[in-house]
Amino acid sequence: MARETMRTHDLNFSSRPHVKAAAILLNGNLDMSLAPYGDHWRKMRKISVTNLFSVKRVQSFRAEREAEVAHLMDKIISQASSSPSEALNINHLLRCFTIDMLYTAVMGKLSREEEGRYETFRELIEETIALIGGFSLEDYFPSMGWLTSLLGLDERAKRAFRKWDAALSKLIQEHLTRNEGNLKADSFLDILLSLQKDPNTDMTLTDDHIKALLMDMFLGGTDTTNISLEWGMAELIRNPQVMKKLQNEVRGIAAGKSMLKQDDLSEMYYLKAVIKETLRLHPPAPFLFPRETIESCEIEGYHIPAKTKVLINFWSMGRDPKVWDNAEEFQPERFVDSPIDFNGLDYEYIPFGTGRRVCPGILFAVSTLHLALANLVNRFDWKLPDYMKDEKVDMTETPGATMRMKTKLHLVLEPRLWCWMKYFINSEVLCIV
Ligand code: HEM
Repeated sequence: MARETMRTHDLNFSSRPHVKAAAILLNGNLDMSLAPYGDHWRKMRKISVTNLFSVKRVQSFRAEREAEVAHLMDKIISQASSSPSEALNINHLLRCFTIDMLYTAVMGKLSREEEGRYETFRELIEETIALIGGFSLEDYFPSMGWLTSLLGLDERAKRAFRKWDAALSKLIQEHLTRNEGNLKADSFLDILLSLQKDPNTDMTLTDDHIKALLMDMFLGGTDTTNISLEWGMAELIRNPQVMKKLQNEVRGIAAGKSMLKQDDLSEMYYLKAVIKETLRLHPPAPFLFPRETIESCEIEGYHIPAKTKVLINFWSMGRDPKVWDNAEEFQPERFVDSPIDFNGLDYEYIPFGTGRRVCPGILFAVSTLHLALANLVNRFDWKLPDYMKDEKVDMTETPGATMRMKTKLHLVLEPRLWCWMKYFINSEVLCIV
């Protein structure tokens, strides 16, 4: 059914339904991700795919990506050494990491003083996902608008919009001042601001369009990535034999290096299988993003009217025993030597969606997931805190537009000797033992 819907009828299923909160938050859907199918969406998508998410652009961001992962490693060591008896809040560390990463992609090199921004964006992202992903009767029965007003949802969305607008206007202003008008085509903002000035583009790109696109990046690119990493770490703790096998692969290739770089990852086949398996069992967007039909059509004998809202339940597709052996088990081996990929062409495995609306950030996301996980398991041995010695990791999921762990993951680390030596003595030579 998913194949029929997304391949044969892809165009017809390429619109997004009207969600009132999204229209308020995204300034009348000036963005790409929740915009209805049409000219505006096509132009925004072209700008993003050509300029922000091309292979060349994602590769050119590798130094910043490596620096953010190195910063995550330093933070882990510093927290663990200042309070060795306390478990690390992995959820918090990973959230800061993905927001910093996105912030760096948007702004260019991030000064450490700018890290305080984390809180502003974290709160805004959480509130926005709750508002857009929550159920509102008015979206299904427009005559119930009075109830939305009575519950104060419109006011909440307007408040969040004003906060986003202020935070993003500040970013644009600071960026212009920082570069003193001398725009280098480097970060997302550099690119968007230079396109804004380009007389040859076929699209007017106002500051409001730029802000809406930046919101897409923060909303689409942070929660999804840190949720996947947290579930991945939880599965590795629950499955020590998988952790061991992964560490053997990663440490074998690292050969004593404390920091793995992008180039070190090409031969890490098991690492890639672990990430695929994590996204199969724990897709951060379990229903992908909602779609809406443009015209009426027939699928497998069912009549689907125009403007039907469509949710694709990839969470249950990923666990379908008719498709996957031992569907509930975490077995990355199923993806080793398997041609199945997440590029949207294998319809049984679509954690990033498929067709015209497939996630444009796949390469950006996957490069981050691979690099972060490889370094987390190369550098440290992880275990549950002593107070949880006899318990299992709580794998309960929270329902919603994104599927998080209900109980935030806390872990203790057993650093390998050379990590500590590097930290205290700061000598690269000592790492190569
Ligand atoms: C593990 C990480 C990620 C997952 C699992 C994920 C998943 C998805 C899914 C399921 C969709 C909807 C596809 C559809 O309707 O068929 C989507 C769309 C989108 N994603 Fe991602 N995503 C991830 C990371 C990112 C990143 C890093 C960015 C950007 C920085 C991003 C930006 C977007 C945008 C802008 C859209 C809307 C595309 C459109 O409507 O044309 N995503 N993503």
